[in-house]
Amino acid sequence: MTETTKEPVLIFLFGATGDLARRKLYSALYRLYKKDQDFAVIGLARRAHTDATFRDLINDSLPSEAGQRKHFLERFYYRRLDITRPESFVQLKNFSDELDERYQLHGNRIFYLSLAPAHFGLAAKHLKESGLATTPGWKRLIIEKPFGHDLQSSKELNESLLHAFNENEIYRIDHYLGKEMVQNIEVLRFANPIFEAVWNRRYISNVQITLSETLGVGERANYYDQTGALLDMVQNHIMQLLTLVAMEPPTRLETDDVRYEKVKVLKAVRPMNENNVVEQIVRGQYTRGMTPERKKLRGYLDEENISSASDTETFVAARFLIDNYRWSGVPFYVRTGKRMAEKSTQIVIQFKKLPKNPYFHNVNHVGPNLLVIYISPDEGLSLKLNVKETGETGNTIPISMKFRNNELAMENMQDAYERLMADCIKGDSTNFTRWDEVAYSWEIVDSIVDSWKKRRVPVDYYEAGTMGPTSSDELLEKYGHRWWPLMHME
Ligand SMILES: NC(=O)C1=CN([C@@H]2O[C@H](COP(=O)(O)OP(=O)(O)OC[C@H]3O[C@@H](n4cnc5c(N)ncnc54)[C@H](OP(=O)(O)O)[C@@H]3O)[C@@H](O)[C@H]2O)C=CC1
Ligand SMILES: O=C1O[C@H](COP(=O)(O)O)[C@@H](O)[C@H](O)[C@H]1O
Repeated sequence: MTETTKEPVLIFLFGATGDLARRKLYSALYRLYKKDQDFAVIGLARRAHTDATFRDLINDSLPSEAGQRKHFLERFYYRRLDITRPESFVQLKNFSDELDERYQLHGNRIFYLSLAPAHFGLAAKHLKESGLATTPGWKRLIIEKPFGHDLQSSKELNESLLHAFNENEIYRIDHYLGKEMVQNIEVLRFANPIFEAVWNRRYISNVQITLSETLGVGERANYYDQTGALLDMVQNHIMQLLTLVAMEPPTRLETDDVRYEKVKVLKAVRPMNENNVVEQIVRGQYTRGMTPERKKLRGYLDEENISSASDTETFVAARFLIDNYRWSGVPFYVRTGKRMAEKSTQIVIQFKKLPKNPYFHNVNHVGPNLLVIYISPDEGLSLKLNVKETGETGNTIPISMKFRNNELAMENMQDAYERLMADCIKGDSTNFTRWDEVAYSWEIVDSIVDSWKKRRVPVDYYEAGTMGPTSSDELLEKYGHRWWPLMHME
């Protein structure tokens, strides 16, 4: 971690007309502006816009309650640029120097690549060759996911970025790392001795990580059909959550100390092979189904721009083992999918049962202690315990101790992209992924893809609006476990 001053910055937003920019980035910038962050933005993409029409587009992307927009919007400029044409970059040089001067931005520059991954390497090359990345202030590159499509392509991409930027100038974004409750995992674990003492294989039976979505592929069908749930969600977000739950306490909270501990976990995740992949991982694809409100949902193969023979998985459930001293033998069950019953991200830590409970005659019904970390949409924690039922029944009843994050300090609440952009401006890359984290995650995912190919593992179908194929439940049942139903803070 570094200093917390709000240095002024010129942001080059590549992909300024795209879905991510419109849905997430402009509102994040608006919140930064409201917190006195000083910046100017050059929006870049191929389609025609004037500064005025670009500002209209941003205006339409802001939440309706956003006030004081005029001054905010005046900081946005638009220039047409085609990544494939080096001259578009050269033409930007004078204009960006002029904005630097006009707003006294000290030559600090962020290049945010909100572009299709195929453009990342070329954009970095042209940034260097045009001189845009040669600046009297600092320069930082924010790069969206996916970072390659396997280990080899990610290495090639990384090498191409390193021609223009140093590793400490590259901010590989994983927006899950910007979520409030994800950032709370380390604090929960390392600031509370009652958890750290039992956070190991002696006391924990299994860990369950769920990232379920109700949305289908929407307008991203082309991207999604070539990618699938394993690469879209497991390689990055799920692997990051798993490392945060499993990592050793870092000796300090410096960026590299934290990242070093995360890498150690990834190195210890047992790779899959063609002999175990079928037992350990489920691939699923949604068929037509219903929402809880009985609205009809299309099957994946009927979605627009999806080939009718597509074998892409829209669901993955997996059992990962971490071969280290702390976690040996503790399964980390993960699942993610599109068109599931509910949008929810949560982590359940299930503790082991007591060997014997002499006090209560309903001992068989005493449930395990569960620590639930609610990441979204609820934000908070709950700890499920057993207590005595009032009166003389001799029974236990389950209770839940809760902490709800949303109720606290609402005015300080930040969204993931806002928090990560603020971190980048501060020069704090702790919550971005270092190259070796990405590489080890790809090693794990490559082992799965290769094994799937060798075994020709088909998809198991599940009805849209459910929690995945039955094989996902069977995966846990084989090992004496079951998925906990999605929990809520109510
Ligand atoms: N959307 C999402 O929810 C998420 C997206 N991401 C990642 O963010 C990145 C952007 O995604 P998203 O916004 O959805 O993509 P879109 O396809 O919606 O937007 C792509 C943007 O790139 C521009 N563009 C395309 N080709 C060129 C080119 N040759 N030269 C210059 N600009 C070009 C497009 O504008 P124009 O056509 O005018 O050139 C558009 O502004 C991707 O890496 C994606 O994986 C990550 C997490 C979630
Ligand atoms: O990175 C991605 O994440 C979103 C889900 O993010 P969330 O913050 O809404 O949970 C997912 O829809 C998308 O496919 C994927 O690319």
